Amino acid sequence: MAGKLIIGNWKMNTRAQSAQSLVAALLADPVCNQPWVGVAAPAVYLAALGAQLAGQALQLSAQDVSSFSADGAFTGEVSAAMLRDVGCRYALVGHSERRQYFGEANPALLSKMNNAMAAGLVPVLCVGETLAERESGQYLEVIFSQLAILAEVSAGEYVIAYEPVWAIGTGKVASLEQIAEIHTAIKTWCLQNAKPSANIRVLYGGSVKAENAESILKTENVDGALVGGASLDAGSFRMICQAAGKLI
Ligand SMILES: O=C[C@H](O)COP(=O)(O)O
Repeated sequence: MAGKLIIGNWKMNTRAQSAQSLVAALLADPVCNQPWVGVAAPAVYLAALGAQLAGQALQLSAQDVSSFSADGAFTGEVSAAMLRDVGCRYALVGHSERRQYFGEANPALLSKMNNAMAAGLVPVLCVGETLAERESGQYLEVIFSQLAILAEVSAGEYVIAYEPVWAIGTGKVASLEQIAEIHTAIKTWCLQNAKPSANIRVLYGGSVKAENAESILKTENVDGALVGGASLDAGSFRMICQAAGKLI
């Protein structure tokens, strides 16, 4: 797919009614109701939103997927097959908040990637360094170690999201030079080491807003954006999609 991919990650926000209202606003807007736009909603609302999105261009994403694939005694887990069943196209994997608060690491993340692809989902593997890792100069090693599972995944389509942890929800955006450096390094690493993806796309995430979206999306090797806070407001998200739409 040429052009950009924009996914709004709602994180642990919304209620049933506000989630459906937000999706209704996006569906009513041809700028947002596009096959290259998605929303990653809380798991509990995915089934209702999947029904609301049936037959529409706008895509649905999960924020996580189980590392277990078979049905069975895995209390609290949501499998890739279940996510596909309710209409998800994407699933975030290894978001920094999952790594930080739930201790997610490469072995489980590899299973999540494989389970997602086996079920027909496109996983979005999130990578990125902390401020301490950036300041120590070790950021590329950190990112490459997070990408390492891509050498082992089953072949299939996946997306990568580069999200410097220090830029998430902080209002601090990586400079365009920093973004270009990392995105180029990720693509080069993938070409040399990763299992081929149908179409390797690298999204940027971290305080993407209406005001900075166009310049970020125009940056070398940036194939889209993973948008947190700004995706909770239909007007702000619209402007980000509009910036992306101009670049298709
Ligand atoms: O998944 C999205 C990222 O964590 C970015 O969040 P943010 O746009 O609120 O900084």
